[in-house]
Amino acid sequence: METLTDKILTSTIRQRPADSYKGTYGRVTLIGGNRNFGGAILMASAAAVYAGAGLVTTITDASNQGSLHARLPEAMFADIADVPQTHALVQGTDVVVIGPGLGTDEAALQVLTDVLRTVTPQQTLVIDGSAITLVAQHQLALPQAHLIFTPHQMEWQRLSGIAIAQQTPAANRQAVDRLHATVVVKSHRTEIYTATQTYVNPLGTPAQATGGMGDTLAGMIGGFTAQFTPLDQAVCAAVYTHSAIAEELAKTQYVVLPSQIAADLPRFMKAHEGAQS
Ligand SMILES: NC(=O)C1=CN([C@@H]2O[C@H](COP(=O)(O)OP(=O)(O)OC[C@H]3O[C@@H](n4cnc5c(N)ncnc54)[C@H](OP(=O)(O)O)[C@@H]3O)[C@@H](O)[C@H]2O)[C@@H](O)CC1
Ligand SMILES: Nc1ncnc2c1ncn2[C@@H]1O[C@H](COP(=O)(O)OP(=O)(O)O)[C@@H](O)[C@H]1O
Ligand SMILES: [Mg+2]
Repeated sequence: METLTDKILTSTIRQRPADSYKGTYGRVTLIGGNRNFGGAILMASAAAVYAGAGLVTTITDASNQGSLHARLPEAMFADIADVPQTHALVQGTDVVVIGPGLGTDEAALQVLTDVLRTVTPQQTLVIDGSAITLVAQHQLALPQAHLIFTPHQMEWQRLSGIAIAQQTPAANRQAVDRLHATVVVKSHRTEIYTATQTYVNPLGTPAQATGGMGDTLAGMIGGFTAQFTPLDQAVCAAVYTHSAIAEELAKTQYVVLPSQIAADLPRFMKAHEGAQS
């Protein structure tokens, strides 16, 4: 198991070339936020925007449109009930993040099933929160795509069948190999399982133990993978950045709010950018 260090930042976050435009930095489409969990997809979307994704679209329950635009005018809105529109948006994006606040009802299952059928091998699909629970509950077939799961320990138990107390690196590795995906197993010391390597994030603070913290990480992973390569390095850099910002804020704060991490991303990323690739 390799412990991540500051090096992951400068080797991943690159100075932006002058000759670039929003298309250079990727399209991210986020899907989630039912009537009760609108905040989750809002936090994920803000994290993708503040991490620097070029174009962000949020597909969510229509009741969340006003709050989305009030908090995050940079994001475009689409109604999750409009199935053909969702299908077209997913086809036209680089990265899909699905699950924050999606819920696990029949409508959520239909949206997820359609997304799993639509994504192509060139696209990146980040599967978080309710979408992980749905994949596990319904044993959904997974597509050929760059798949990234971001479970907390209970979601990982549901997906892998490994009880939380038995989630050792060796047991996790066997389950990851069966999934053919990169898996971020979140805990107070998050582990990242790629096809070839296992990493541990040495950073993180109990000040992060608050609802929405994982939703924010999912959006950051969307933003980082839209911009930076190789893919697994982008995932590791997002996980490390999320905790590094939290640790900085926790020096003077008892609790760190997820939206504060998103707001600090542009400053933090500038302070840790490497030379142009
Ligand atoms: N503002 C919003 O809109 C927010 C919306 N959200 C959205 O809600 C949806 C449901 O997600 P969820 O994570 O809240 O619920 P679920 O999947 O049932 O897991 C909880 C169960 O697992 C257990 N558990 C054991 N170990 C654990 C661990 N390490 N970390 C966490 N849990 C652990 C835990 O045990 P307990 O605490 O009861 O002992 C409990 O039994 C999802 O779409 C998410 O995006 C949230 O992000 C919040 C803010
Ligand atoms: N004690 C802790 N130390 C470090 N990180 C933590 C701690 N508690 C929670 N986190 C981090 O907060 C996030 C929680 O994710 P998750 O449970 O999916 O939150 P939510 O679904 O509410 O957004 C993960 O990234 C996890 O690593
Ligand atoms: Mg979560």
